[in-house]
Amino acid sequence: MLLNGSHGSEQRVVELFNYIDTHQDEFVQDLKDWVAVSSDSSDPLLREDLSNMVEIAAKSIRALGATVKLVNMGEEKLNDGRNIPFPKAILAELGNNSSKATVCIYGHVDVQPAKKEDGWNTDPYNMTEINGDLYGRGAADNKGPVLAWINAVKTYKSLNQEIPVNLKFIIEGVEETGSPGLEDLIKAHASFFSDVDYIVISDNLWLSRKPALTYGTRGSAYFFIEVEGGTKDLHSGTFGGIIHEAMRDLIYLLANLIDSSGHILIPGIYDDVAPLTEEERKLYEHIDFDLEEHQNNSGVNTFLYSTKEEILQHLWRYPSLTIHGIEGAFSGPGSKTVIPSKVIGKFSIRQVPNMKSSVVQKQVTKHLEDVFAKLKSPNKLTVSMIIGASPWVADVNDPQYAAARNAITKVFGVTPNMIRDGSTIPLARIFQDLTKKSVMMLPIGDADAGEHSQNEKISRSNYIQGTKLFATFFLELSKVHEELMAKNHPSVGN
Ligand SMILES: Cn1cncc1C[C@H](NC(=O)CCN)C(=O)O
Ligand SMILES: [Zn+2]
Ligand SMILES: [Zn+2]
Repeated sequence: MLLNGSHGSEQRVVELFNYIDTHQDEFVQDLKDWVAVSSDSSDPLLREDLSNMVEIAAKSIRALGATVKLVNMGEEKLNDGRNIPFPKAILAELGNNSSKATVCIYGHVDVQPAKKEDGWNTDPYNMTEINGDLYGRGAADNKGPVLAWINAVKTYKSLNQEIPVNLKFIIEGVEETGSPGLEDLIKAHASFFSDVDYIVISDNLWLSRKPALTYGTRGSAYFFIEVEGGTKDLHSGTFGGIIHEAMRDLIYLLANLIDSSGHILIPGIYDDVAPLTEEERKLYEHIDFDLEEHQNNSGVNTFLYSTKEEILQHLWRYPSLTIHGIEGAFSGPGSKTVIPSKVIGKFSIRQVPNMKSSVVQKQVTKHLEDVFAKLKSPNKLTVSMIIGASPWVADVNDPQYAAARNAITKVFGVTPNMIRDGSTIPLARIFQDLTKKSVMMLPIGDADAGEHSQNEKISRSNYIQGTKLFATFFLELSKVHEELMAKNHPSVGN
């Protein structure tokens, strides 16, 4: 029998916080155990550990007393024609009290690749605490936040305190490859999501030391440029000088995507970008952002822009184009003298409102075909968009933003830094479009978390205070929801 709020809510919060503080080493050990699983989703043929990670997460959520289902996310078609099933996703629910708000927590347990020799100071899969920071791949993105949600629920259960909201979880294992199959999954399980009132995501970073609340992300249109010159690799002595080399064509194409000032060269790419209004421009003044600190965190010594406004606008509300790599080209140590027969250039465009993936795909394809035509090359060009994730922007007047603001103030004693994020969380826009429900991002990642980079970390403070934030958010959301219900259904209220 759960004590249902036998103390005032203040007393409950004190109990929750004390429990979280006294059990923080357990929570840190849990994160170390999760980080130890190299759940890298980038190579479809190396996802053994990833499936294991999904099972471990399912077990942890089941231990909360939740009903847990592992559901299919479809298959990945490989270049060689094989179809590999994506790792399953977790759909879980805990509580279905019709008088309570139902909040669905999204997260992912897959990670980006990481090898010690990439330049890590510690073993990326052996989480190491140094000066209060917990270093390991996935510590911030996204295993720390997912565990912080689980810790928050575990705290209520351990204290026999009633959880103030109904909970649902959707945890996937392929977010770092752009969440393929997620849209179909949400459509296939529409009934699971039909009674969800709020979606909350914690897969982002603060922008400074000030706790943040995120109301927008950029999308991602990810492209492969394939240039095929022949049926096999050739000796550059025996054949070099008499053939049109695929690599040379590809480098020329890549060089025509973006100029040195960061301007994207694809005709029409800026046409649909929402114009900057005076109202939006004013928002940037209040944002807590230390340009120098951000530069130090980045490890580069100059940015393309020199003011806070320009930098934030070009991270959040203007598109960017990044060239990521070339598959099929020689990149190992030593000096192999081969002419690669087929090379695949990979780049992505971070899309912003009101760009559309379908329009960007046409613009990119036409541009590359026009540039390629100038080369008069006999090689074969194939342009494909393998991810088309849309940008997402929320209405900060959504009720759950008020709840999150209250929770941040309660835990950190400050009002939140209202920010957007330059990265992409495909679920946000998919869920917003499919269900028309409120989506919010409540980050606990440190500004210098180094997600996707060497030496990724989450500070013990952000991980533990973040657990308190999530526990408090449940309470604050239940209050906001109750007020909302009373306002919309006065008879129910009294
Ligand atoms: C879109 N896409 C393509 N490959 C990976 C992604 C998602 C990835 N998302 C995040 O990292 C969320 C922030 N932690 C990104 O934005 O690169
Ligand atoms: Zn990530
Ligand atoms: Zn992430």
